[in-house]
This record gives sequence, C-alpha cells and structure tokens, in this order.
Amino acid sequence: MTGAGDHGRDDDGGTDEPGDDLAAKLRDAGIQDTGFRETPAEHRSGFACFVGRPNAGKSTLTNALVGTKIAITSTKPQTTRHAVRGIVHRDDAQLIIVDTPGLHRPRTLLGERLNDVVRATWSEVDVVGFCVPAGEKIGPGDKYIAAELAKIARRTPVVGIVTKTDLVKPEVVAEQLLELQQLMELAELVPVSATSGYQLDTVADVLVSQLPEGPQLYPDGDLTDEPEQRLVAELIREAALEGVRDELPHSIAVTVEEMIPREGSGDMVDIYAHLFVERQSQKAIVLGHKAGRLKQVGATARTHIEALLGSKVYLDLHVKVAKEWQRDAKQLGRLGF
Ligand SMILES: Nc1nc2c(ncn2[C@@H]2O[C@H](COP(=O)(O)OP(=O)(O)OP(=O)(O)O)[C@@H](O)[C@H]2O)c(=O)[nH]1
Repeated sequence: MTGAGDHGRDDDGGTDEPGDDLAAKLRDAGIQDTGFRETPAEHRSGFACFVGRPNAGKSTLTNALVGTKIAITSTKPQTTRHAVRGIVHRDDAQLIIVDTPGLHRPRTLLGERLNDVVRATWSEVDVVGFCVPAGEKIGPGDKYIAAELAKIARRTPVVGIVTKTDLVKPEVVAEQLLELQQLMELAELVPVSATSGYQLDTVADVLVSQLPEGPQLYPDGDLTDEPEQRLVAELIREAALEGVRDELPHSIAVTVEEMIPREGSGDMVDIYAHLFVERQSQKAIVLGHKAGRLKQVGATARTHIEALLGSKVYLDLHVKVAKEWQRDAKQLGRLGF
C-alpha cells in the first residue's frame, strides 16, 4: 500500500537508503514520528489553535480532527476569517480547536483586524499547533510567524506540525521536521496528513497532552459552538470563491440576514443572504452570464448547508456592492469583522 501509514521512519536497518541517516538524526533529536502519548488517567479539556502561513492546511486538519466540515477549506489562500471552533470528543479529553486566519503583513484595515484576531486567539489557548507544509521550503512567512510565536511560547506551548506529508517522500518530511525544529523552541514535533489520515490520532494525542486537567466543556455530540448563521455564511463564501480570479477572493464577504424555518412545511429553512463585493465590475464576475454563475454558487452552497443543518433549504442570495469595504471601518463592523 502507498499513502497512509507509509511515511514512518525507516527501521529496516539498511545502510544505503538516504532516509536512514535522517531517521537516526530524528531519533537522536527526540522527534516523535509515530509515538503514542501516554493516556492520562484524568480528564483533560482546553483550547488549541493552528497557526501557519496561508494554505498550510490548518482548516483541513481541523476538519479531519473534528470529523466534519466545520472550517471552510479552499485552494485559495486566506479563506479563513473567523475563529471557528471544532470540538474533538474523547473519553479522556475534550479538545476545542479554534481556527484562525493566516497571519500576514497587514496591507489594509481588514488585514490589521485579522492579525488582531490571530494574536488574541493565541493568548487565549492552551496550545498552539504551528503548521508547515512538508513540500514547501520554510520561508520568510514561516520565520515571521515563528518570531511572533516565540513571544508567547513561554506561556503557551507550541507544537510543530508538518502537514500534507502524503504529497512528498518520507525523506522530505524528515528534512522538514529538522528544519522546523531549528526554527524555534517546540514542545513537540509531529508530521501529519489530514487527507490520508496518517498520524491524525497522534496529533490529537500530542495536543491533548498539553491541555490542563478539566471537565467536559461542551456536551457530547456538539461539534462546534459557532453560530449556525456564521457557518452558513462561510459555506456560501466558500462556494463563491470556487473558480474566481485571484484578485477577487479578498473582496467577497457574505452576511446571512435571516434564517427561518418555513411555517407548515416540515423541515424547510428559508435563508436570505447577501454576498458583498467591492466594485460593480466584480459584481458582474460573481453573477456570470445571465446570472448563471451565481445560480451555481447558490446550488453548491445549498447542498453544503443542507448537509450542515440536516434540513431542506431555500437559499435567496443577493449580490451587493459595498464600495471598498475592506478599508472602511464602519462597513467592516457591519460585515461582522
Ligand atoms: N494532499 C494534501 N492536501 C492538503 C492536506 N491538507 C490540506 N490540503 C490542501 O491544501 C489546501 C489548503 O488547505 P487549507 O486547510 O484550506 O489551508 P489553511 O491553512 O486553512 O489556509 P488559510 O485559510 O488560507 O489560512 C487545500 O487545497 C487542501 O485541500 C493534506 O494533508 N494533503
């Protein structure tokens, strides 16, 4: 079999494999690539967040750990804007994951607000997972984050997570682990593939081991405490982001104006939402020829919303122009930032 489970260390004792040397180095460095944490006798509970450059795989990892589609994912960077929480329920622990936007140098007021959200989140959690993709060179973006994280690392433990291991050879994963270890002081270091499931349990174990002892904070079965309306807005935004040109993603915001069960129709929910863009020209792109694109966006979003709510949905979606909303404090407030 290839893929899941194949990225462990090379234990066959051979001497010619390039991975051998690295595997030995990894073991010497105390890096955990398969290790299972001791299960604590007491119940633990607390908060974790994933930090990393845009597209590092934070949302996908959150979803994989929680086991459902809570945080939105997209191939476009910087799609996560809100601190969405997913809850991992275990017999020995409850791990609440807060998904933050990618930290980046701010260029607009929105950018500054996003970075504030990120820093506020870091100071509130029990453990931070620093995500770096296995197949991408550690660059200035990661170094910037590492420097920021180092400031809080004395109070909040930082776990290094090398993501997307399924995309590269084990040797590349091993090299990335060593690189990340050199970047900053880490409490633990783990490689993972959210897509294949490789080492997902280990990531959960490592994060849980950093939580304080405490009771269950949410009832069994709760997967998120994010208000449903916000999740619905995020699903619409995700659908709208598919296939748009690079400049547009940052200009799209979605608000859910109303979400009401339709009277006398069993489980039908009526949802009225606004999709904001910054310019008239962008509105035309979002609408598409004879509003065909918007219809497609609505249909895709509706499928996901129905899965989330477990009921039939009527979605009324309107495109509106909010001029330069990213730079306007009043409009940012109205759009929920
Ligand atoms: N092959 C592979 N792809 C992955 C994995 N994890 C994430 N991806 C892909 O990487 C892209 C980015 O993943 P996200 O989870 O949205 O990344 P993010 O760090 O939350 O991104 P931002 O919201 O921009 O900060 C998506 O196309 C994912 O499908 C993985 O383990 N393996």
